[in-house]
Amino acid sequence: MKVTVVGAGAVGASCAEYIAIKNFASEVVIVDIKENFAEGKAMDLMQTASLNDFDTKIIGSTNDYSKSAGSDVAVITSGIPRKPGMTREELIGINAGIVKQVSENLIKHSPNVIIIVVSNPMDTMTYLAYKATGLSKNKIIGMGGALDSGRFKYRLAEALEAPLSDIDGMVIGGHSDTGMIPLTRYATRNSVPVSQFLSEERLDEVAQATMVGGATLTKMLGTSAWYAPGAAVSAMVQAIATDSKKIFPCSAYLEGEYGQSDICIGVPCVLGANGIEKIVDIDLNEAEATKFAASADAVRKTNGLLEI
Ligand SMILES: NC(=O)c1ccc[n+]([C@@H]2O[C@H](COP(=O)([O-])OP(=O)(O)OC[C@H]3O[C@@H](n4cnc5c(N)ncnc54)[C@H](O)[C@@H]3O)[C@@H](O)[C@H]2O)c1
Ligand SMILES: O=C(O)C[C@H](O)C(=O)O
Repeated sequence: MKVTVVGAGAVGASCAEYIAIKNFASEVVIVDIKENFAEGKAMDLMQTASLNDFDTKIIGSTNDYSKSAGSDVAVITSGIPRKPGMTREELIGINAGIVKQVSENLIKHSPNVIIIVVSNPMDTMTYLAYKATGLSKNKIIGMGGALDSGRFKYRLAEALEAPLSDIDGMVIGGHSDTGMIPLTRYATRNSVPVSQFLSEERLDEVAQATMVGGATLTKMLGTSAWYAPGAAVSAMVQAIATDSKKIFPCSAYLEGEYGQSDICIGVPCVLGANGIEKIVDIDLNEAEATKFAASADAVRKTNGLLEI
């Protein structure tokens, strides 16, 4: 399995590191536009191989996509992150041009690649990559829900004073401060609904903290987060590499599912060797369905700013 990670910044490097440490890929190519930056990150990471016990070969490239040729999976993390006080949607002006150009470069050298989009505003960038590449819809996957679900589980464990490994929960909808939908009704502690342990008010607080999880960290760090984003992407790449058929909430191109069409937005997906192997249709109650429709309206509004 050959993986290309475009963007050698905070998220790209973290993602490349986790992929290497998990040792499931033979090669990781990191591409960045900044002269020698990806080469430097690759060399630094390779010098951890004997310490962290992996055999993955990591190479860097300054904007030379021929090095990425024949990639099975590519991750797009190139673009600017938000600063405290900004929304992800405000990044569209700069990131749309970058994501379009990067997607086109990737498929020139890897026509069968599966692309995972990370750059923000992620649902809109995923839609843009889908339109720009003409790849089949199972091969364009946006990463947001896996990260948001990690944050949801962290907040649930905190509220329950329980070990994180006891918690299950999922976030669907758009990857935005107001659009994500933590599915508290489906969240469990060791298969018991969390509503048996937490009041509705406390669950609302958990959902709110989850939704602003990215903004909270951006305020603390001065730029957006990278460890959990890198871990979320690497888990998705691993599911594809190992054909695991695990369910991840991913931004997927919808054609009628969840009442939506011609949009990429977070829904539960089975990931395997073909990318998105199935969009899983779960029952939403009226309140959840209303939130999903509003979230889709907001993503569609941002998509409207694209020039495609
Ligand atoms: N979807 C998510 O859950 C999620 C999570 C975290 C970050 N993000 C997004 O990921 C993006 C990257 O975040 P970061 O913290 O790694 O930023 P960063 O600034 O640390 O890294 C971005 C890198 O992209 C490179 N780059 C810019 N234009 C390029 C081009 N045309 N080709 C190749 N490389 C190019 C830059 O040189 C830089 O090294 C941001 O848009 C951020 O909002 C999304
Ligand atoms: O919050 C951000 O801008 C980055 C990312 O989308 C995140 O959720 O960490």
